[in-house]
Amino acid sequence: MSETLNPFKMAQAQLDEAARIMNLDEDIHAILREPRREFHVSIPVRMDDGKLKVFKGFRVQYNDARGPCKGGIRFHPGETIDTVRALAAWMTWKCAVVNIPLGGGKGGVICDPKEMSMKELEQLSRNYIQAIGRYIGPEIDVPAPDVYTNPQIMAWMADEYAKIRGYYAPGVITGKPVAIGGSLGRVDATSRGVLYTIREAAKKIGMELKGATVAIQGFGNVGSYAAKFLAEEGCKVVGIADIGGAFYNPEGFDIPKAMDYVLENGTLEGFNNVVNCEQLTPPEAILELDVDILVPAALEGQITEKNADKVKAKLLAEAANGPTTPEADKILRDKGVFVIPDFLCNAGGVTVSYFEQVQGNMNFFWSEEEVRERLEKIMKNAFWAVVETAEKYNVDNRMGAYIVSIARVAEAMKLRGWV
Ligand SMILES: NC(=O)C1=CN([C@@H]2O[C@H](COP(=O)(O)OP(=O)(O)OC[C@H]3O[C@@H](n4cnc5c(N)ncnc54)[C@H](O)[C@@H]3O)[C@@H](O)[C@H]2O)C=CC1
Ligand SMILES: O=C(O)CCC(=O)C(=O)O
Repeated sequence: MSETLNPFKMAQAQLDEAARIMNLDEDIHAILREPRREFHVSIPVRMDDGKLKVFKGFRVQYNDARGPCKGGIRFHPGETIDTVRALAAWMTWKCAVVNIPLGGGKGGVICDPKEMSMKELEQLSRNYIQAIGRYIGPEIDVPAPDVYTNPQIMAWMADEYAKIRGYYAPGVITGKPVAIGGSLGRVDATSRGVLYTIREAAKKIGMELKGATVAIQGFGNVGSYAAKFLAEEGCKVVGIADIGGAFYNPEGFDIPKAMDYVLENGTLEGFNNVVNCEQLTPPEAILELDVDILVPAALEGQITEKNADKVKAKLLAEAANGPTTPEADKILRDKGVFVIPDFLCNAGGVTVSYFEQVQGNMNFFWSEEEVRERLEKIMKNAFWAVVETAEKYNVDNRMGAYIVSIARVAEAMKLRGWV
């Protein structure tokens, strides 16, 4: 991975730029450049063939000035400590931009879930919690799902934590299945948040969503529901892509059909054999389609100085964390692309995770409609706070979002006497 594609260096460069613009106190800046705490663990798992395999895992607690650390756990073969550090930093800004009383954390395990059986995955999930269990908890650090983890994995983790503590503590983890204390509306919350911010952005730039064309990279939890909601909004989703390939259909895809296909087959690979569409090569061409809205919803570092100039979309809704490098940001700004920055665009997930904690604490659960209404209000407020700040400082939306978030985190640090 090149220096510029080191996600943590990217996160630090973004912070440095915002600190410069807002003339941030240098002690606060120095603290915010590094994670507060991080754990590196070895996770032994007895594989189905009888051999023992030792996986490497991480949990980073970046900043807890505003409340317990919060953030997902990623299972991915390419996971690195610097990716987890970056994701934990972005969680800090994400919780602050939507103004929920939480800090930032993130976890990761280097593994390839697609090559593992359910039994192996369960052991890996349980043993990861064995390794970090004493450092997390409802008042300390609360994990959730991220790439290649899901509600079932959260259920195993919550159960393992219960074994360690001797009682079931649903507040230790969010994104759980509804039957064991999850919130209605968490599964599609990130994508609903993406939709809500796209709606506001469309108003801001005068784009009609009905008939607007969309390309989406990543067709997992976030990408697939984002595609569904945008199609329901009247958009034409003409490009979809995942690890199995990228596909283009100028007439617009039938999204529920694509979702069913992925449910059955694991990825979109071979989708062009069942519906009439073109397979794009290389798959990264999805990012360069001539569309109105581009939604990266896979991994970080996708839009770089190499391809940013080829992005044709007018609106970039960053559903993924860290999809755009700082070099690409400059190019997009010069081209006049309206960017909804990642930690604003995808904050719907953690917002409903927060609702899950609140409901769990009361042991009283809301209707899905109530969850959605509250989420929509929070996302709209956050969007306009960012846009107004960007205009006030004459900077792009990413810097606007950083300024809003850093100011809130800095205020908490000062009040707590950290500086
Ligand atoms: N799940 C959540 O609630 C949240 C997720 N995010 C972010 O959204 C992004 C997607 O996460 P999820 O949908 O949860 O993960 P997921 O595991 O459900 O889906 C990931 C998707 O990305 C695709 N993908 C992986 N590598 C790819 C590549 N090289 N090219 C094209 N597609 C590729 C996979 O095939 C899959 O469709 C990540 O950046 C994650 O950190 C952000 C906020 C909340
Ligand atoms: O729901 C959560 O707590 C965090 C989800 C997450 O990892 C993210 O927003 O990137």
